[in-house]
Amino acid sequence: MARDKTNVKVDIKNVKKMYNTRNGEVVALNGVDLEIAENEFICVVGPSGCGKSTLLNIIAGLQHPSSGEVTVNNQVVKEPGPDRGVIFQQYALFPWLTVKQNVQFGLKLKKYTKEKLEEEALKYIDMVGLSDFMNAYPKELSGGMKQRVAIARGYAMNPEVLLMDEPFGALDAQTRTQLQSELLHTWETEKKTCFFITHDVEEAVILAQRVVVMSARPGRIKNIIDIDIPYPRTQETKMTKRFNELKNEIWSQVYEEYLEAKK
Ligand SMILES: Nc1ncnc2c1ncn2[C@@H]1O[C@H](COP(=O)(O)OP(=O)(O)OP(=O)(O)O)[C@@H](O)[C@H]1O
Repeated sequence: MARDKTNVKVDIKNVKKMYNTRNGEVVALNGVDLEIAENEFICVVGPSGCGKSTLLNIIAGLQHPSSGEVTVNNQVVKEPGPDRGVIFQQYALFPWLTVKQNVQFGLKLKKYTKEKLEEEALKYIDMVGLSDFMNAYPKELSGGMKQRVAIARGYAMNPEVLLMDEPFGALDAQTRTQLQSELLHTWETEKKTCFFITHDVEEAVILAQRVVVMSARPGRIKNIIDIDIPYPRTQETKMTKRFNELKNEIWSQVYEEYLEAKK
């Protein structure tokens, strides 16, 4: 599909990544090209070890490509920055801070007034339905609630790009479904450029505008599938014919790569 070059937010250009290990060189990414438009929701699927996290870490500036480059707003990524927020599978909350303090933590860099700091934190805590738990500590929360705090913190920092590495991977199926709906609703009401890694094809199809299927290691992009299902999407969307066609198509492509990875 021809894409409008003027609104490219993240441009991944021929990115290769090699790791030197005790057992020799591992080629994790072998030439990845991808343009992500402003406010686009991209999901990435592919067999274990195909380089999904490596790619996310390179966009985040946590790792450097061996060759090629990533630009965000036409600036080459060299290190982490406030324009990119990362949400990992493990919640990464500060255990000694309350929900509100955790959400406010990143905001402190923004030099807001005390009132604005309070207002922004409350807005995003409310968005994820945790207003009643504002003063609770992480140990008092369930896994789903902790991940909601991480999402609230990610959104509150208002990065231009939200990078999510299997954020719902550690949650039970019901909580996972609930958080998918919440994230969908959040993105539908307050758009952001999202790069979301998942093992769950159904999750990819319900969330994304485009799903990137990666090939078995050394990781390359095998295919990019447009998800031509209009928003707003709900859990009922999963019952539709088109949803299931897309899910099956993507699943069979991922399965092909899974078999390849097993060889
Ligand atoms: N720091 C590292 N040092 C050496 N090899 C690494 C390192 N990080 C990743 N790798 C290797 O690079 C390849 C890609 O890893 P990566 O974690 O990016 O894959 P992934 O697709 O995210 O996997 P999963 O779905 O299992 O999380 C794997 O073979 C992995 O063993």
